[in-house]
Amino acid sequence: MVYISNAQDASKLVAAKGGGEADDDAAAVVLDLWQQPKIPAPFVWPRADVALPASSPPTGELDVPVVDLAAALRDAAGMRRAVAQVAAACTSHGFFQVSGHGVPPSLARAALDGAAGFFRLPPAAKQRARRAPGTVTGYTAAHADRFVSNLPWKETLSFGHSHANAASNNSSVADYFSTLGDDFKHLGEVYQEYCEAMEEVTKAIMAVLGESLGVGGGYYREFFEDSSSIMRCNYYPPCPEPERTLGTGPHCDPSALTVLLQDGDVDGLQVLVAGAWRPVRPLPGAFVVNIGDTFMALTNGRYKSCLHRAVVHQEQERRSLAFFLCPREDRVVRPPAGAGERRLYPDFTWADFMRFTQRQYRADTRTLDAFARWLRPPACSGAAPAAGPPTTATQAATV
Ligand SMILES: C=C1C[C@]23C[C@@]1(O)CC[C@H]2[C@]1(C)CCC[C@@](C)(C(=O)O)[C@H]1[C@@H]3C(=O)O
Ligand SMILES: O=C(O)CCC(=O)C(=O)O
Ligand SMILES: [Fe+2]
Repeated sequence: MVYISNAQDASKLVAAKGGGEADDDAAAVVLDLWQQPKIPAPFVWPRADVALPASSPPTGELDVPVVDLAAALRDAAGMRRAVAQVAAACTSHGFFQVSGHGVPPSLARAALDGAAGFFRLPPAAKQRARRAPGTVTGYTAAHADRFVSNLPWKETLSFGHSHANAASNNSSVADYFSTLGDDFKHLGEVYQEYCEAMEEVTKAIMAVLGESLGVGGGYYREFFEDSSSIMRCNYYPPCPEPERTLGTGPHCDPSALTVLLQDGDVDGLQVLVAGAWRPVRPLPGAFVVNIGDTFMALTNGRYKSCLHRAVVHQEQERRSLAFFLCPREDRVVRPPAGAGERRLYPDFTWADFMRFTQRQYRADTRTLDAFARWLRPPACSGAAPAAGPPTTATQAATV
């Protein structure tokens, strides 16, 4: 099991740079290392991860269905078509695109431009948003504060979005950015509005998924109420040797559902289907959606959370915005009765799964299985779920 050992500091990256100011923080070291003509060793990924698409067919772009959410919510015929599309996609590679989502193009553009502006800031300004250890919130460069090898060729900015509820007018995103200083206030307003729009898009998608699974359009609405989803801005700089590294390594998303906005026509997202890495080309104005591990567990494996990655380019920079829908932290992730007698995964809470990915295990190609083993083997006879995860000396300290 891959544990994240703590105190992953800049010293090892400074060594890769061949010396330098020992007190450089990891992000500043990374941004400096990225100026070199050849990529430093910590960024070189195993050949198996960066291998080009398999030579055998089928290769080429993955043909994912485009689901018209407006039509699905408007009439029975639209819902029937959407249900058929998502059922076919989610029982195979887990990816589809959505149109008719109601997100104004100007808002999507503002969110992408906001990310471009943030990542162009000088390192010291970005460091004001530095990730808090053991959490997903904040800015990182190549996750160099967490890992020392297989570093992704990207900078990220992540923050939580508390879903709206009648009790309070939540402004968690705007509040986060206001803690960074007045010059981030406008960015906070853009992302507050963008995350609220994403929340509405996920409600529409969950209504279609609920119908397609035969539990009804409202079944998942309560499950995702009062939750705190995760918004992540990805920036992938041009790379001198793109074939030796990755912007985001092969993984399945641990969360429930991902709504991804890619900037322009710079491709990068690839899905592993039948042994080949298949590019997903974004339809202008559409969002790419994929099932995550938590929703795969909620359906007892019926809908698939599939491996994907992001490649980088020699000349082009790329940005993407990923909205990760998460259940309320204390909700028990358990499939409905009748979702199959043999449980594939134990009961768990998103709080435990999230902590696992942030403090114990680097999310990769086997995260959910590793988490299930960490918790306990699946309860076989419907017995009460096992006690909490073991706390042993081998578990790394939090990062
Ligand atoms: C729960 C999460 C962990 C990661 C962000 C996310 O909200 C959903 C995707 C996960 C991730 C992108 C999967 C690949 C590895 C990772 C370390 C990354 O490259 O960023 C993952 C994220 C993380 O910060 O742990
Ligand atoms: O940037 C992309 O296209 C994919 C990023 C991704 O898969 C993620 O952040 O989980
Ligand atoms: Fe992902």
